[in-house]
Amino acid sequence: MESLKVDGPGRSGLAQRPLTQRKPSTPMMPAFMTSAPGKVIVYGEHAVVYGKAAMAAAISLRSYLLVTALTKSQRTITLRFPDIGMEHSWKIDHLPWSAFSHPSKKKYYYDLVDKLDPELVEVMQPHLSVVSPKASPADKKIHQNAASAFLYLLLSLGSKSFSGCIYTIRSTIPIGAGLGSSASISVCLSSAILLQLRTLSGPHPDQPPEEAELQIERINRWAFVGEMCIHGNPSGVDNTVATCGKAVVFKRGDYTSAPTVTPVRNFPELPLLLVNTRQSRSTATEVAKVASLRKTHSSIIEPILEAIDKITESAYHLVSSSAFDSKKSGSVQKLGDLMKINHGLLAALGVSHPKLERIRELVESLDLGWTKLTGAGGGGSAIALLNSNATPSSLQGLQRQLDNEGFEKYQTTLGGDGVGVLWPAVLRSGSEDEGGEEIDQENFLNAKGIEGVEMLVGVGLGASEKREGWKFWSNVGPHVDDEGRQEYTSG
Ligand SMILES: Nc1ncnc2c1ncn2[C@@H]1O[C@H](COP(=O)(O)OP(=O)(O)O)[C@@H](O)[C@H]1O
Ligand SMILES: C[C@@](O)(CCOP(=O)(O)O)CC(=O)O
Repeated sequence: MESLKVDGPGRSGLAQRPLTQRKPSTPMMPAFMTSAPGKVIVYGEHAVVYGKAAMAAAISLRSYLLVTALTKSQRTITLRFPDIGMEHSWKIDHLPWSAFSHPSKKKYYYDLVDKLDPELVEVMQPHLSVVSPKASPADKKIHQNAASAFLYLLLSLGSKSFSGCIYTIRSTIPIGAGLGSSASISVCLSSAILLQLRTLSGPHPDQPPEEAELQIERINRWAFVGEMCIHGNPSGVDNTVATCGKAVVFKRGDYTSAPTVTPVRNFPELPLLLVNTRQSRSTATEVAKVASLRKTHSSIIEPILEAIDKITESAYHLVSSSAFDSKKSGSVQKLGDLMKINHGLLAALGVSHPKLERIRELVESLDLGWTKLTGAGGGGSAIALLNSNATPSSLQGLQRQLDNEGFEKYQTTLGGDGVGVLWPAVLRSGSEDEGGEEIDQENFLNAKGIEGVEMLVGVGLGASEKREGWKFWSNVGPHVDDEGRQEYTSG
């Protein structure tokens, strides 16, 4: 087992099977996991729609995917997605491989796919319509969206000889709250399938940064394909943050060309309170509201969008400067001020909501930090950057108020790791050599709530001492260009 420490199947691969498993009827590879974070937009939502910059950061709420190989004779692929109450199996030999592998359609792991092929989407339909046939129409849509992301990736990247597997996802990210849950699962799925096909090497400590960048880009490109299956027309910011981690500045000049994505790898890990209003909202409606206001009051709205652009730019320069120190209240104060101003401008654009204002009022009246809506607004979630008054006891007071008023609070850290791999799905704690703690289907499915999942898988709050084993491409090292900036252009 020693060489399994050499990170990922690209290096250790099938040859690393324990001796006891070398029988034809046993799984072809050890169980392994991938994980990716959710995101918050810290600055610049809505303005980003008009070509301005937005800064989005990874949060410590994450999705986790456990891939369990079946024996050679078990020719099925099973999705177990308990968070959305879905389970489905396909027979591998019945899937429409030939349509996807036709020379006019075939895509390879290194290809850039920037739109879904309508004919291939059509070919998948009979295999999606059998997913959760008895569920309500709303649930069926949720289930089939998630299944379509998986299936499009599998059929595009895999082949008929793909091994039987079970894909189990558990996520600590609330779904549909604007926190990038769909991008996070798309990144987990894309990285897992690319790993299974041995098209990724690493992450490993001696990996050259350029190689790690390339791997990250591949994962991100295919995660974007998964996002397109779930969302139709995503901007790409969510999957980029979920892949790269930390924070990114994202800008899309026009929709016909690739966005510019600048990783902010020195983004500080900041304590953040995330509050879900539980007020449902539609991103499309909020975006349309701003569009209409911009049309009617162009000379007023344009400067607001410009000002938001300046906020993102200032925040980027602030965290990139050598003087920035997240332990110093002055530095955090500046970031907080920018959040507060950004919220005010978003409210001026008409995308706040009484519930978002109530959360801001509560945090400000207790003097615990700076609050801003995140994402589309009109409901969804608010974020509060905490100041030094935010002690456990003062936060308890806030928690009571939020509970009483029906809000859902998550404590998270901004700027965490991007996509990660645990290969095999065994956590080693500290220096002991006795094989560590294996994560299997049963204990993964039975882990209770966010705490249970985080304690079991060893990434996230309260489990930092158990992270041994998880590896992250984004930690391999930043690629810095001639001007000292860390540049990255996504597909
Ligand atoms: N934990 C999960 N398990 C399975 N599917 C998920 C999970 N999280 C998200 N999804 C998929 O992503 C969709 C959520 O996307 P969306 O409504 O845009 O919310 P968000 O803003 O959180 O990304 C769900 O309908 C489902 O198809
Ligand atoms: C309002 C917007 O800037 C962000 C929407 O974020 P979300 O859907 O709430 O995660 C729209 C977009 O960038 O496509």
